Amino acid sequence: MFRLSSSLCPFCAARALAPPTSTPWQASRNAATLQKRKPSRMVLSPSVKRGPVKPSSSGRPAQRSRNSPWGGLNMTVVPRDLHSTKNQLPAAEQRRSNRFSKDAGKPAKTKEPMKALKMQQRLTNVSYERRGRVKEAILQRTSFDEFDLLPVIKDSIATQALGGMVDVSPTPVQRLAIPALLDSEGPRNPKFRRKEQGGKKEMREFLLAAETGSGKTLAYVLPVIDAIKRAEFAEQVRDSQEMDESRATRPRNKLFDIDPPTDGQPDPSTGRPRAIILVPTAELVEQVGHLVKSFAHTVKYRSTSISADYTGRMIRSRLFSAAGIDIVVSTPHLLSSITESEPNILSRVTHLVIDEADSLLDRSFSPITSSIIDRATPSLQQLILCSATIPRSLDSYLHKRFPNIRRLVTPNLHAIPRRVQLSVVDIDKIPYQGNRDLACAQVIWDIGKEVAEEGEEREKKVLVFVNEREKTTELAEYLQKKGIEAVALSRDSAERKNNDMLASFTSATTAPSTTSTKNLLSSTATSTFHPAISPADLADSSTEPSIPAGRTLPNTKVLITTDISSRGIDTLPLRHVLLYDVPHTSIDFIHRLGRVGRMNRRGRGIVLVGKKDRKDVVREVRDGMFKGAALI
Ligand SMILES: Nc1ncnc2c1ncn2[C@@H]1O[C@H](COP(=O)(O)OP(=O)(O)OP(=O)(O)O)[C@@H](O)[C@H]1O
Repeated sequence: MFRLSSSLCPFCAARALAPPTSTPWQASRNAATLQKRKPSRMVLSPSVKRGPVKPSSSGRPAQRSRNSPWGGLNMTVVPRDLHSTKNQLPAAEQRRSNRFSKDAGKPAKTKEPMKALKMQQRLTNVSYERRGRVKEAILQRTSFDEFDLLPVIKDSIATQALGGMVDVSPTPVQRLAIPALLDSEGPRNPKFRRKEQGGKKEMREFLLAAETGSGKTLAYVLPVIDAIKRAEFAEQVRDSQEMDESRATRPRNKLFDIDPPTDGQPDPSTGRPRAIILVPTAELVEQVGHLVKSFAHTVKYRSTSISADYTGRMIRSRLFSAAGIDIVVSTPHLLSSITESEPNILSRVTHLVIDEADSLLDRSFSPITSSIIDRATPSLQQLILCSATIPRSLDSYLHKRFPNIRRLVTPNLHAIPRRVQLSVVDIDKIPYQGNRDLACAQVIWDIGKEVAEEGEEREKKVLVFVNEREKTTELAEYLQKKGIEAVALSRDSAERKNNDMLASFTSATTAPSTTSTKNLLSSTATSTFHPAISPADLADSSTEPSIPAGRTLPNTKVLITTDISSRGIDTLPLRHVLLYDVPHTSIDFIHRLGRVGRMNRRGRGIVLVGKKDRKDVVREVRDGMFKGAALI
């Protein structure tokens, strides 16, 4: 630092030059000399980093607040929290700065976002730049009328699929996927233009990835139905042309011969569908099968669903009906076992959909699903994978097997909607003292006692997720003893009973709100949920449990289940999900909490946390949800 020597300071110099006793003429001569020199009047403080001189109560000079407008001025040491700036300093400067630092010698502490989740590293990262681009693109498409769907299909969307909803508009995943699957983007985007090889259209692969409850099913069902109908029309035209040609070429003397009768002959499509939709569970077969069938009434095609819920005879009669079949919904295990004895079942398939691809292509399902893909490939035109998450395992599978797959990913993938609120209950606190069952019962009683909000269903429903399937029945029995109407649903439960139980939790009878899809487009579309019991109340377990002895909780139904119900089941009217166990991964968090907050509805998740649970993971999930950020 440059300091002026006292001899150069004009004031000191004046004092030094002036004799102790000066005569008036001497004084005027000195003044003239000073005027002649006239150096700068500016003086630099010798201690630039010193704060205001006023001492603090401790007696030490008070430091200038870093938050004041001048907080960053005249600093001689780089602040410790400016890591990025510090890292850019030359090494010598960094050493000097470290020497002055209070934590000298200790490793620098950084608050890394989602550190615990990062350690799990289950989900594939999708850049925010890419998400932004997609968001821009889909904003332009606001109506189903803009899609190149057959008019009869467009007319059936509201009546057949959306319970007569008025003012329907496509959701983000539908805006993104429908034009791509319809091939109507081909001419505009040469990269994805479809090629033909030897008269057969080249197979194209798609990955549809969008958040839970965002309408993925309709996003693939509509283009598949459209393709089936167009193929049927094309076949009819071809048949009539062939007939005309054969009549034209028929010898003159056989002009009036009648064609052989075809009555009683099975339809050529018998047991050979054009499209197959695979889902992981029998419950999902019912749900997706129901949607596909509802379109069949107006669009006119033949569809069926088969699962382990049906007897062998029923499955055979559904698949091999003489009227023929166009679309089949099934589980991979069942379809795979049928192909062993009936290999022709895959011989005409042009469209294969793998719904819940994160499950169907995971380690346990993958061999069976992949073998079905292999067998169907010769006739396939489109392979559509659909998923609410892209786990790393799926990502690397796709890179290896389908490097050219077109990924249609929505901007909010991997984010749990902000309209879902997550509360945490510490089961180790009084009065539960580690009793998870008791905490669970108390939370359900609290939910049951809440006054129903306006527009909310009178009967409260709570979906409870446990990690182990043995726990479902055990917990159901415990809750029943506490006066709660609880049933267990797992692979061990009788199949027909499962569907009946689930029916009251699903959307079969409920139409979504008309404003829903518009709000889905805005990432900040959050409505604040004011629960009757706040998260703080739930977390505050200093009060006694208020479960009245011998009383039953009215108007509340509880379903205790495992991941069997976390994939794809459309629990649209549901408001409450209770996570009895902390899920193992962020993928499970997304699927389980994804049963609420569907189609822009509000919802609440409550997670029970004990001392052996990963509280850091729960905290990060909660933070991520609060910020509306994608989980890692
Ligand atoms: N365009 C739309 N407008 C309003 N509601 C819609 C629309 N499309 C679908 N829905 C409704 O949204 C709900 C959720 O749809 P769907 O089950 O397809 O979601 P999803 O994305 O497959 O969820 P998950 O990831 O859990 O499988 C359904 O009740 C469906 O009827």
